[in-house]
Amino acid sequence: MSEPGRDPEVPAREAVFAMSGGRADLDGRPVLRGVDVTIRAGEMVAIMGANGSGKSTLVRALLGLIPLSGGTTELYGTPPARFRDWWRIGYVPQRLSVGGGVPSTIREVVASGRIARQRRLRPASAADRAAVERALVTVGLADRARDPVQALSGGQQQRVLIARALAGEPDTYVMDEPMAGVDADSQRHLAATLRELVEEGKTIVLVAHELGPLEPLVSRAVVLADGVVVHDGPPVPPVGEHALPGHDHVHPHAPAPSTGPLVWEPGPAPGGD
Ligand SMILES: Nc1ncnc2c1ncn2[C@@H]1O[C@H](COP(=O)(O)OP(=O)(O)OP(=O)(O)O)[C@@H](O)[C@H]1O
Repeated sequence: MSEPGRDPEVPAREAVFAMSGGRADLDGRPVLRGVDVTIRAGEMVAIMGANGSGKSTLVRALLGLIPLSGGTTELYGTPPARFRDWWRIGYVPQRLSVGGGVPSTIREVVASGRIARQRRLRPASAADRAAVERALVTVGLADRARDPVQALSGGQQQRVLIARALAGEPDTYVMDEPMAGVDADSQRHLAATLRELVEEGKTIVLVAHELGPLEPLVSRAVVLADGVVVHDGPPVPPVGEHALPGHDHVHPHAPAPSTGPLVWEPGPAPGGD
């Protein structure tokens, strides 16, 4: 299978995700149809497309969270059902599901990102605690670590989910709309964080409607329409409503700073987003 944009002269890096002929049905309706996607170590790939085009379904299928009804998919060369190295993957879902009334603090949710790395029944090590602390600082929530997550705004909860993934120090990040509901400042900080991860050689797959401050980082976009890959290559310029004058969205085309610590500046007021 040829891979768009890949120089055949350069030895291929390890495939993190490899889906071939992927088909997924939800409620008896085909949502992914014949999807071929290979994502290699060190790539930063945006999964794009209109609402309902199948982006979330694709990343969930790549992670084995949704079974395929046709085709195959592998994670680091292994079918999801047999994959064991879950610490290598950090997944940031679209929203935090805080189940049934049990309050969790921000630190507890972030610390849960270490579970796949911890040996069973061992207390958290100094390395675990340090990774959790670093992740909290990175997303600017260190001073609120004891607060219940239920009390946070949607954008702040998104940052907790990002911190949970960072705490696991995975090789690959899969982020489903990490910018959704996140204010412009925090978006820029997230872009700086992702830039550092890319420079460290991490693999990043992210679902996005528009790239915003991530634009300079993304060299490959896989675009879905109605469950089919309609583009796989450099991001295409915005078309349609997005490109119209007066289209109202945050799109500061300035590249994020390439240096500096992975620190999310504290917001102006506690409780603000
Ligand atoms: N659990 C489900 N059961 C039945 N249909 C579903 C389910 N989840 C998603 N779908 C349908 O599958 C299609 C693709 O959904 P998906 O969430 O993957 O799209 P998306 O591109 O991520 O959309 P959005 O941009 O709105 O997040 C949609 O038509 C949706 O209605």
